[in-house]
Amino acid sequence: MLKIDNITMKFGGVVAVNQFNASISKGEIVGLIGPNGAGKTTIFNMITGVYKPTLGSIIYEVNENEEDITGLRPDKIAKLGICRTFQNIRLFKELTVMDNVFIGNHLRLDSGVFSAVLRLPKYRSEEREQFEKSRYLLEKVGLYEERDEKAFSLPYGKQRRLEIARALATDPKLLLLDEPAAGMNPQETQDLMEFIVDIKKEFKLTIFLIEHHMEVVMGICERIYVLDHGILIKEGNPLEIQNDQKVIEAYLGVE
Ligand SMILES: Nc1ncnc2c1ncn2[C@@H]1O[C@H](COP(=O)(O)OP(=O)(O)OP(=O)(O)O)[C@@H](O)[C@H]1O
Repeated sequence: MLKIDNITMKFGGVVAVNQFNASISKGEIVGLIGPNGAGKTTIFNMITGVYKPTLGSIIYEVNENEEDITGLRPDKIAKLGICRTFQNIRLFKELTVMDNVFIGNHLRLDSGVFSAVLRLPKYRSEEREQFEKSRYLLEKVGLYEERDEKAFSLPYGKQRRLEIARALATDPKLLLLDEPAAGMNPQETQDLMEFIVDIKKEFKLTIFLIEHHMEVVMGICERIYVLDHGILIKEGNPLEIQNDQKVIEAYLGVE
């Protein structure tokens, strides 16, 4: 589904990511770990079009078509079905829970701005459908009861779920989660793990996630890439990663 071929990202003299390779198959949950500043978020930023890699390519396979998405604009990449959440929650804090998800839907509306402004029948029927979909997503993430609350008033764990619900509203095929368990307590973390596995099945997603909570990475990822100073030092299943000397020295050992 995603082939990352030798991508490098330089910021002036800093090589944030150096010749990184990865391949993700449809339906997998894959982890990306490494110490602070290893280059993980930079990789997500290259996949989602925030940064154009200095070198290398990113190929995305959708419906058996291969598409070179290297350096495409973020909105184009989102339209192809790649969606993300952020390390620091980025909700529309003053909007209601429902409106936050509803906005995510708009990426998928066919009727343009023109029919939205004039509220033409096509727009209205699409809008109704999207409302139903938002409702379903909120029920799915357990936030329907809170639909009229302002996003900022939700506890942290629920804000993260809402951010994921908003991402799901764009109908992603590949979902990138940047530290979804950050700031969560053990119970919220446990719930999040079940939630991620659950939405992966229900929405037929492929998931690539950055996470510092080792119990999340080891608990739900089938494969893991380990990055250190911008360089891939190991790729393998959770057991292989936990037992690798280089990984222990670079990362796990310093926990
Ligand atoms: N826009 C930028 N301009 C300059 N340097 C940058 C930029 N973005 C990232 N960097 C640098 O690239 C390196 C990798 O940063 P990145 O945020 O990708 O790491 P990370 O693995 O996601 O870290 P963390 O776990 O702390 O979030 C760091 O040295 C960082 O300072």
